[in-house]
Amino acid sequence: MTKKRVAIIGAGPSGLAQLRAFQSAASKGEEVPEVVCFEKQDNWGGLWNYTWRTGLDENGEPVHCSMYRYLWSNGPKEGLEFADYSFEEHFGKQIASYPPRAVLFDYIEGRVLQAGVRDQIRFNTAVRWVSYDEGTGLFTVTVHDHTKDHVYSEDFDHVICASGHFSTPNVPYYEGFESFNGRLVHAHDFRDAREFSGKDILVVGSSYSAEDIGSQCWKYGAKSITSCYRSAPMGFNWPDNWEEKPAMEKVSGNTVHFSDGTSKEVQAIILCTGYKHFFNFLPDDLRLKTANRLATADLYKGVAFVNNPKLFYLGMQDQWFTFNMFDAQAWWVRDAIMGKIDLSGVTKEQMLADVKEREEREEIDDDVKYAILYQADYIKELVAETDYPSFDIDGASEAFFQWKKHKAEDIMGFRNNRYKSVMTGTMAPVHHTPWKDALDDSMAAYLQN
Ligand SMILES: Cc1cc2nc3c(=O)[nH]c(=O)nc-3n(C[C@H](O)[C@H](O)[C@H](O)COP(=O)(O)OP(=O)(O)OC[C@H]3O[C@@H](n4cnc5c(N)ncnc54)[C@H](O)[C@@H]3O)c2cc1C
Repeated sequence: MTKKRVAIIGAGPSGLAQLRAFQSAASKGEEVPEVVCFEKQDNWGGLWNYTWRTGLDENGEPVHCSMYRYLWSNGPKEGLEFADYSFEEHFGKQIASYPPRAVLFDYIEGRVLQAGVRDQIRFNTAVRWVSYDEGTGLFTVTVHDHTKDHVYSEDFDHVICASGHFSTPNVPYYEGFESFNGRLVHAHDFRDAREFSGKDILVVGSSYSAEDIGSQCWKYGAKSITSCYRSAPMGFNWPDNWEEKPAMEKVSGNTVHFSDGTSKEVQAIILCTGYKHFFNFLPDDLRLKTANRLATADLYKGVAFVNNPKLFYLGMQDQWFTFNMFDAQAWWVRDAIMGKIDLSGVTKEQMLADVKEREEREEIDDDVKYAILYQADYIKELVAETDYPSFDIDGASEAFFQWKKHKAEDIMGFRNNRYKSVMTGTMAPVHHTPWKDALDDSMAAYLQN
């Protein structure tokens, strides 16, 4: 019998979790399918594969990266740690709780280097189209290999879409944008806070991007920060030269007008207005259409596409937990593909009922603590059905609760706090660069802790 073939789209943390999941089964002597991962960038790591580029990449593909030069982990590392590869194992010691971007990239890479899965990835290869043939029961995946400048197609039994959903910016229009005389940029294209030093800037939005990009511009010497919100202020105890305003109504010249009748002159507007789930390589009948929420539409167990459960999506939920949630999903998808989890008897109605139940549960509460508990339960549910090492998910949730509390106490300095790893039981060391965390993000400086 010929081996099943599985295509993974994307070698970010989700796609890499999937490669690791199959490799883990293979290392136990199990017969695994042939796995091919297509990655449009020239390296792995997804959003964590930082680039200075904005707009189009060297191949003319839209730049995937939405991260910026001095990005530090937003949540505590104790909430995202892999259950099969701790920070301590990777770095040889426990490290501080909020690492800079390069440190997290190193950690993600460490596990897959050890697993030896790199040769299953075809880099510089963008997936152009996926179609499904009812007759053969196979997907045809068409890709553009930029290294050889060659377009080709291959057939697969399963497709796992791990292409991320924080890369295609949602860019609203406001009256007067076309004649604004300053810098107008979406968070996706924000790279270096030093550009905004000495300037009055407006941050549009009240999400994590608004919080973090505003904080970073402030730390790098912006003259003032104004942030504006549609539904509710972020409500932190901001520094004196940071003001929260209600919704922006329009812009005239350099003056921004808000819905409370006030206005402010600014030299830069940064749109922290979110991202879209965007899959331009999928036809309507295979394409996930969902908002950024805890319970995605149309995904049984949060991963199997109800209209064609041979197609899976990873990491499509709003993210509190990240790397360990992607692992839980990847191990589950692996077992569904290998038949250890039997989907053959699950009807479409049952799958839709599962989705509905998750959606209803999500609607009970939209509080952050509720979201963390909800996602923790989801991870527990998936982990219980596979051989992914079980871990103290309640302990990991506790790190997030502490994070929330520490942010409320001191939004500009919350990264000075530390937590205990539930994987190793070790307490993180004290962070050595009090609140000025954005000022030295080198891995060497960080590891001196
Ligand atoms: C600004 C920002 C800050 C964040 N900070 C944190 C944080 O501090 N901690 C945390 O845990 N998470 C953070 N995240 C969340 C982040 O989404 C996850 O950490 C993680 O990167 C998601 O992994 P992923 O593999 O699902 O998607 P991605 O990381 O987006 O990777 C998707 C991969 O798919 C590839 N791809 C896309 N389309 C194609 C195609 N057509 N063909 C081939 N390949 C394709 C991309 O090139 C990319 O490599 C942050 C996100 C953003 C945007």
